[in-house]
Amino acid sequence: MKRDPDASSAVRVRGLSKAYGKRLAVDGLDLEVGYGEVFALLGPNGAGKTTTIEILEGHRKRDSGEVRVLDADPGQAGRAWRSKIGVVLQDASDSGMLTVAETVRMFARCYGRSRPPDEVLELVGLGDKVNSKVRTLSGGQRRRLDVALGIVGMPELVFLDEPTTGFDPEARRQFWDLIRRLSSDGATILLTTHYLEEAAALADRVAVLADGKIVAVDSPSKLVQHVNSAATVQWMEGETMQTVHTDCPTQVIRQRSTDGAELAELTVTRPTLEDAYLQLIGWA
Ligand SMILES: Nc1ncnc2c1ncn2[C@@H]1O[C@H](COP(=O)(O)OP(=O)(O)OP(=O)(O)O)[C@@H](O)[C@H]1O
Repeated sequence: MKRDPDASSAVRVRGLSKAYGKRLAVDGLDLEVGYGEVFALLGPNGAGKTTTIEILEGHRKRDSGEVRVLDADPGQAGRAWRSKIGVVLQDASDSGMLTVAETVRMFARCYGRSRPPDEVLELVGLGDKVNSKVRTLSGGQRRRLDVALGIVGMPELVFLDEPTTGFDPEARRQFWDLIRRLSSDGATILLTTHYLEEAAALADRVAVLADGKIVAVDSPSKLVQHVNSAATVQWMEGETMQTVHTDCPTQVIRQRSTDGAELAELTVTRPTLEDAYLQLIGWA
């Protein structure tokens, strides 16, 4: 994949702000996404994720700040730049009368280079729907088609805004495999999601946004450690659930089970990215 050797990051944002009327949706945001990274933007409804992504895609004007995406200003970049970007919008356009294959072929023609449409449809799990009219697809299948349209141009950088909303669990796992494959092929991926386990499974780093500001950026495991690394050990004694928060769960279990007896209904749980996220946005 051809890259500007002087550009250190695929995405570089400094002091980005955007208001809608009096409402400041993005408030002095700084963000850096390295080439080849899978980066997740997390945050509650209205935090400013879509606004940020749309500015990075060149679909929305910013009020202030510096933005470089693949070493260009998205507000001014032309067709050559656009062909290196893959976009999966939250509300995709409706090409209901076309078939699935026709829709992907139509998009493929817009790019200088593209993946074979049949291959893309296999990749997103729509191999058996090529001749179906788009309007007959289920919500989750249509979302898969959105993803197909976002990646058919072999983009260097893929923006995915809530890509797996409406996916069943199996489709979500298939999508994760697809993202890993795109990533191992060298693509940079910036996604938003409300599924914390999705971010934990996929992202090299996550940024947590609240009220248009970044409250934390790190790898999922480091974010969890920063916020709370203690494990929770629970077991039943008679009718009572015993709970111990500890950094040394093995020791706790040994102490409580000196004669080697089973501790009833024993569980050891670690904080998840979701626990860390809820603390970071002040909901826990
Ligand atoms: N076109 C618009 N006109 C006016 N206000 C808008 C517009 N788009 C977004 N907003 C407001 O800007 C704020 C940020 O919205 P945005 O869609 O960027 O958040 P988000 O983090 O993507 O939310 P969600 O998780 O619900 O998709 C919200 O308060 C929203 O109401």
